[in-house]
Amino acid sequence: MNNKILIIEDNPVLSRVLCNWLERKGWQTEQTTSAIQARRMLASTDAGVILSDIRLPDGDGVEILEWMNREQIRIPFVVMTEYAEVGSAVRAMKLGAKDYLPKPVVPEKLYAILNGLFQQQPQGQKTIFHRESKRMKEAERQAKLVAATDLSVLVRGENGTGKEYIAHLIHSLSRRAEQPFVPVDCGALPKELAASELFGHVRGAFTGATDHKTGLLNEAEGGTLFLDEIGNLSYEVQALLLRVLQERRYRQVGGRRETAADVRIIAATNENLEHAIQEGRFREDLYHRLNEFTIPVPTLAECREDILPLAEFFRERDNLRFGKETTGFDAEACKALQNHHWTGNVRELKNCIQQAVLLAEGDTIGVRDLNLQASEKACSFALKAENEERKRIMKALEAAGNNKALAAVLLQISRPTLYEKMKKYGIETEK
Ligand SMILES: Nc1ncnc2c1ncn2[C@@H]1O[C@H](COP(=O)(O)OP(=O)(O)OP(=O)(O)O)[C@@H](O)[C@H]1O
Repeated sequence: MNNKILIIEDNPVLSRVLCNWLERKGWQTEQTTSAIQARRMLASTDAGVILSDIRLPDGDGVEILEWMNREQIRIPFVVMTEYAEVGSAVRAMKLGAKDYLPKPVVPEKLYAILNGLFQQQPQGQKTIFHRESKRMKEAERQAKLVAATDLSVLVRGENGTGKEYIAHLIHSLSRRAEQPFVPVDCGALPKELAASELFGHVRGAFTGATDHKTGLLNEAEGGTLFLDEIGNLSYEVQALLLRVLQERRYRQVGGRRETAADVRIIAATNENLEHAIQEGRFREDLYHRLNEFTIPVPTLAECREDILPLAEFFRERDNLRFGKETTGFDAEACKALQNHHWTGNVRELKNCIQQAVLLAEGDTIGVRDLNLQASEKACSFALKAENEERKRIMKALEAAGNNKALAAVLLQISRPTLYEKMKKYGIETEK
């Protein structure tokens, strides 16, 4: 969560004083004096807390809170009240305000409330920078629209583009926001254990199942299950998942009793699932169930205007993490950042800045600190190796007359490994 506070206060002197106090303590601030402008800002703000006056020239704080509830904007809200407005403060608390701050505002009380709120934020919630590029804003707009429904969503995009962020955004703006968001990397689930991880198992269901285990679906009850890299689930587990989507019920591995599931499913993939369907690796019926709504997430290269602001954001964050005091990037570094390919997208940029901040000796980060050539070289080595591997597989398949079992023997790899590699390189054969 961002350490920014949005102040809604029509008294410009008090507003300025609050900003000064907060900024001195390391918080960022933004401010407005009107209710209408506040709503406009709230539609896209990345503030972590709202601090609002009750009486405003064109409305009041309680109405803003009511509007936020309707729009499902869930940012902790604190009202500032005069003694005479205590009734409004009570109304605000009933509407979900986190606290109230009596006026005149005492800084210690203000800090105590804010510190408490910032500590209360769910662990693991990552600090996110609000991106301004047209393509990313469009993805966010779609996420906000679909959040109001209970449709299953398929988030598509390359590695590290921000698919999990979009999934989390949908959850946090949905009616399920107060319930768990459970992310699962399907690629990391061991094939034999995937069903039991997802659905749980009863004692004795298989060798090694010495105890009863509840699954991730149960953990996500009432909330959202985020299935990342969904294309990696086996055909059998796909069938079980389909049943959850169709019937809203499932059975634990080895169990007889059915359990009802009230869980929204959001899936993500960086592979072409249509190809996977053609190759018989992905169920078409499941695909259509998951794909009630699709959100394409753009690559970082398609959002060049986001690169420098994101880099600045990561630099400042890493300054705090590592106790460094870098002040910016020099002109050459900015140019290099903008011209780089960023095949690993936001994740690659984040890692690049992290290393640069750690390595930088001066105030400004130079092109040498960024070490982009090394990552480009690593990329081109990796690409070369992949190209060669792809060629070897094509040759083996040709020699084996497209018989995959035989091709796997020729390549001295297992059949599942061959399937995985064919998937990775988009190699198709006639069945
Ligand atoms: N707007 C943002 N602000 C700050 N960090 C971001 C932002 N978007 C993405 N990141 C960071 O970039 C990394 C990749 O993002 P994320 O995990 O959402 O991408 P992904 O597409 O789900 O990745 P993968 O394909 O590997 O599953 C994460 O560490 C995330 O915290």
